[in-house]
Amino acid sequence: MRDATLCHLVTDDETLLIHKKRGVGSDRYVGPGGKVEPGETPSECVVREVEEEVGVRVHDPEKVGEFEYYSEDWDALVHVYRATEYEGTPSESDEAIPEWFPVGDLPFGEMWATDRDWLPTVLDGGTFRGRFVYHEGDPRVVELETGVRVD
Ligand SMILES: COc1nc(N)nc2c1ncn2[C@H]1C[C@H](O)[C@@H](COP(=O)(O)OP(=O)(O)OP(=O)(O)O)O1
Repeated sequence: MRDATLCHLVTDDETLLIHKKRGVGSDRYVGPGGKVEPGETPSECVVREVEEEVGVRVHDPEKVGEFEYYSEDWDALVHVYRATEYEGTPSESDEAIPEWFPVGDLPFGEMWATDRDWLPTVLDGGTFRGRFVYHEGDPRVVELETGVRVD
């Protein structure tokens, strides 16, 4: 199983999502992130991917969750980070269009279905661990624990 990352950048009332232009999850809103490269740690990956996708550098992202994702065509262990400090102004890249959303009004209808299960916990400062099995684009198995230690 390969490793991938997601970053949820949170300000007082808003969080930064991307509208993905290509790759896994294209046409959905999701946190910026991507696949961990050989020789790279997940925390190095998340900083690199956020910079590549939206042009901002996050400071001290904290790992707050992880989930195993299985589907017919892809599986991964996704390491989820929350960051509150960053430098730069989010801008469009060839992979992503960044957009800020109020934390209480996220576009869940245009996101991975299981984001609804864990993202509010992350935005509220909590932690989680999950296992999600998708079939034909829909979640068939959803196992989730919150308030766990993840490092
Ligand atoms: C339920 O499954 C998923 N939920 C969410 N929220 N995000 C997911 C899920 N499965 C995968 N992802 C994320 C994790 C990564 O951020 C991306 C996959 O990586 P991507 O294809 O964007 O990788 P890159 O290295 O950026 O792309 P290239 O290989 O095209 O450079 O999806």
